[in-house]
Amino acid sequence: MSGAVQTVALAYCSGAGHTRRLAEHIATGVEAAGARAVLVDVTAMTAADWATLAAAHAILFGAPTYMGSAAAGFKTFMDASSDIWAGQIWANKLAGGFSVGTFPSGDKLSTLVQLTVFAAQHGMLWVGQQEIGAPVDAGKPDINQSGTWLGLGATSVRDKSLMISSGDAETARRFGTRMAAAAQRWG
Ligand SMILES: Cc1cc2nc3c(=O)[nH]c(=O)nc-3n(C[C@H](O)[C@H](O)[C@H](O)COP(=O)(O)O)c2cc1C
Repeated sequence: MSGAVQTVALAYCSGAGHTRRLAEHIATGVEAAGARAVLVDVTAMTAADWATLAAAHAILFGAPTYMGSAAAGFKTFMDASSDIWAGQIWANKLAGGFSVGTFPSGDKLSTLVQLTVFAAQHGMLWVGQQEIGAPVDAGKPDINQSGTWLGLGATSVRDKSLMISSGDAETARRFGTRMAAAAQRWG
């Protein structure tokens, strides 16, 4: 295990703010574990942002699910990363993913599969989530309500001051902590 502080980048896009809010909850969990979280809006990439991703120990990819797949802004970022793919610049970094939809399923899994394949093309090592919540674990009634393990799934709430439910927010913090711990272990 490395003693250095690990950096976990959260590369996301967000149309109405829900995915950004989810990323902020994940970042809280990352920092609670003693790692550094950096949010990168992939719809406004600068040279500094690409450098941030290249320097990160782990990258979490986040996109809202639009029409059963990652929103177009995220797909543009995916396509723009082809030079990085060619040089395998992100190879052997840890990766994970998160998505928000209006519906508890909402075909978010399709987006997470897309993000997983994207990470695989980059030679990255995927870390899923491990929370068993409702309805199996009565002690975790609001955790992992989407029943998603490939990555983090959240369901948007209409209260714009909240955007993400308290259960999904806590699931996100746990996911961030898990990713930070994995990055520290992987070194
Ligand atoms: C064009 C469009 C397509 C959408 N398609 C889906 C979908 O397939 N499944 C779903 O559950 N929600 C869908 N939604 C809802 C969004 O996923 C949801 O509002 C989410 O919170 C948006 O995240 P954002 O605020 O980060 O953009 C769609 C929204 C838009 C605008």
